[in-house]
Amino acid sequence: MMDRLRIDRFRIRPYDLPLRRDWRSARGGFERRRGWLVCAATDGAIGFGDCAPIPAAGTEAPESAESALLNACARAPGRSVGEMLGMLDNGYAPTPAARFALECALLDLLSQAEGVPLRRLLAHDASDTVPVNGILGALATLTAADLDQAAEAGFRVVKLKVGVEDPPSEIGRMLALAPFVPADMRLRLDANGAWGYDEACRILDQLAGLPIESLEEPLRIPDPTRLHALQERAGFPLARDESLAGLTADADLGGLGVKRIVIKPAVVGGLRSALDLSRRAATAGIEVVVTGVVESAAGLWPTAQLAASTGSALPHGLATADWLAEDLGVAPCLTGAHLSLSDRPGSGFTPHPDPNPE
Ligand SMILES: O=C(O)CCC(=O)C1=CC=C[C@@H](O)[C@@H]1C(=O)O
Ligand SMILES: [Mg+2]
Repeated sequence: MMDRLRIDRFRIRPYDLPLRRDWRSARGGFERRRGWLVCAATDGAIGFGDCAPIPAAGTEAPESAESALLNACARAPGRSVGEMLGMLDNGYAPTPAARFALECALLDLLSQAEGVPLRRLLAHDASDTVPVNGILGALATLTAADLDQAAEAGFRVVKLKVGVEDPPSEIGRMLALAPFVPADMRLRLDANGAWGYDEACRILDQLAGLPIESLEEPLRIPDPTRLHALQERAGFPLARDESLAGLTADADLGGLGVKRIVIKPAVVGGLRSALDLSRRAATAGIEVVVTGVVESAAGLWPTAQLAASTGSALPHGLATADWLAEDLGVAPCLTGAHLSLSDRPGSGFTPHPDPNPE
């Protein structure tokens, strides 16, 4: 099938979407998300992908992504979906966010042609719903009312950015908020590499006993030996996320030093690489969480399809649509703390009409 699907037109459309409120983290923040909607058309169908580079999260710079996408605009027309996927496998478009976007557009086309939702192309036993965590932003802005609201919405795991203020202030805030965390809720912390090792040890010791679900990227220098020592000290999984950028396909996952990895397909270079990594992690006894990069619905849909295909029942980091004040299309439907994926063939993404058609 994929060798018969010929790409007639291939184009990219830049986008620039405002957020409802600023995104803050120890690696800086942003108020808008910029990227490119990738559209690959065959005779009768269009496949979509989203390229929204975010170097702080481990992708290439936007300039590199754009040049890879422009190259694809020149090379894709006239080639088959199978040929393009083969080119990606052989090192074409080596930068991860561009590669992810191109692959999404191709797999969207392929799954539409096969008449199956994208997740079933990735794994025949993929689930139809994806558990997700709530995202409450930086600890500094969090109130007890935010926790209640998230609990009412159905979230049992909520993510907080830490490492944004100095450790004593954040420890003070955590201890003050702890009594207001609903009994069945746990906190997923993300320090985005803010701390030195000794500092991280002190912080973990002071937070002992709090309802913490996990902690992403505690260390400025993600040295596996130190991460392992910290993991032994923590009463919850530590996770590696942006420090996985550049991980090779044959890397020993047992040597990462942590119990969990966060897989962003725009960082690891596509849905198939991400799925392969998740399977290798499962074999190595490492937990997997799939997250996006706060991109448009065009990227969120295929990333949710990927999460559904991994078999990981942990809440995934995909409840980001609400952070955007505008979007390119309708995002996957969030019901309580689950995304419900439709049975429609393809990724599920349909764009709103182009405000500036050619
Ligand atoms: O994990 C989530 O719930 C949402 C995604 C998310 O937190 C991130 C996306 C993009 C950049 C980062 O600041 C951040 C992360 O580090 O995990
Ligand atoms: Mg993270």
